[in-house]
Amino acid sequence: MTPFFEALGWSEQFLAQMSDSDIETLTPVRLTEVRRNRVIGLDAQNERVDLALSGDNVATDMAVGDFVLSDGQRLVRVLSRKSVISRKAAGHTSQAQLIAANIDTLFIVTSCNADFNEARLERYVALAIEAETNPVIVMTKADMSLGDPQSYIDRAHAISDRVTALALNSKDPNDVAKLNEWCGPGQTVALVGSSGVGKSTIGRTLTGEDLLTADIREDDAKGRHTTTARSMHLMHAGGWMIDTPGMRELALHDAAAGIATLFEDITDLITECKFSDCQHKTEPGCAILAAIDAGTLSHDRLNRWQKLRDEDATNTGTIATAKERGRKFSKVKRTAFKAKRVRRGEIE
Ligand SMILES: Nc1nc2c(ncn2[C@@H]2O[C@H](COP(=O)(O)OP(=O)(O)OP(=O)(O)O)[C@@H](O)[C@H]2O)c(=O)[nH]1
Ligand SMILES: [Zn+2]
Repeated sequence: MTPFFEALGWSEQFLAQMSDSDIETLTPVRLTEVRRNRVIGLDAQNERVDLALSGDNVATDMAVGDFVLSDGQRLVRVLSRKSVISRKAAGHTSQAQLIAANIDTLFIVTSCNADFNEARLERYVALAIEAETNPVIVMTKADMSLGDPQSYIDRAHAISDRVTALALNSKDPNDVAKLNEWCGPGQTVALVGSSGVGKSTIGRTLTGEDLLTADIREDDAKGRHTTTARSMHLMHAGGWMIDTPGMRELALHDAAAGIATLFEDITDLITECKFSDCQHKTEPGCAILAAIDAGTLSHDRLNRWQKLRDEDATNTGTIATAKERGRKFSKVKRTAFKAKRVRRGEIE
């Protein structure tokens, strides 16, 4: 494959999904846009490719960032993803909407002031873990922080030991360069966080472009000018940034496995409660209540877990079929039991 395609994120993991005959007859493409009945992407030569969707291939099953195989005219299939970020679709439909695929690092942006909120950060971290991307918490406005920026870093680290956290002034390019270690060739990143925390400022510094206004004009089939927002941007460090409208409006849903992992200590304790349907309120033999009594689990943390879990259950209820829920639940249990066995030293 070409150096361009490797910088765009192509790797052995995707190549391994191509048979010998696929390699002879099909071309891999990374999607930069998904429309109703066609998709647009870049091939290994950095050529723009426009593919029709037909048969089983429907737009709702693809996301910006997907690697797909093309026969030159049509999309043949989507290669299995290393990560995917999705959200509950608007309205009462039962479909989760795919936001972006194959993101390596999710920059969760907040600021060293009033926007800083552990509960919100936990939601994003759970979502990143569920999506199988690496969460990095970026705290902006370090230059105008109400307190010591280090205290915010400490609070962010306390959320999970899977989290990397750093503080910076997004208006200072030298400071933003601290993010380069996640932005090199082959890496794909995205920014999430509330409005006004500095996502556009960081995006502009990393890519040299105004993300939301970086539109492309083109002629549609009838010769009219149309404008569409571009959603993949090359970064100075050599990797790519995905920025779609959906990314900016991301809310938490169906993050059961992520929540379980984030609160591993709690999901672990639950397996020791005497009753399998324990509500952890007044039941005898409740491992959660015992841990609170013993001071090894804080009320605060338990409350945050309960809130996040209830919220996730409400959101998920409208999406998942009973079958999917069963699958998710067993995944959660597997995660909890695996963590336990690792701790006991039974497995690595
Ligand atoms: N002093 C200082 N100002 C900052 C910093 N980060 C962002 N700002 C300012 O905060 C304002 C909002 O920043 P944006 O980058 O537009 O925030 P955003 O997250 O993209 O907001 P949306 O576009 O609404 O999603 C701008 O005026 C920035 O100049 C920082 O680290 N320090
Ligand atoms: Zn209990």
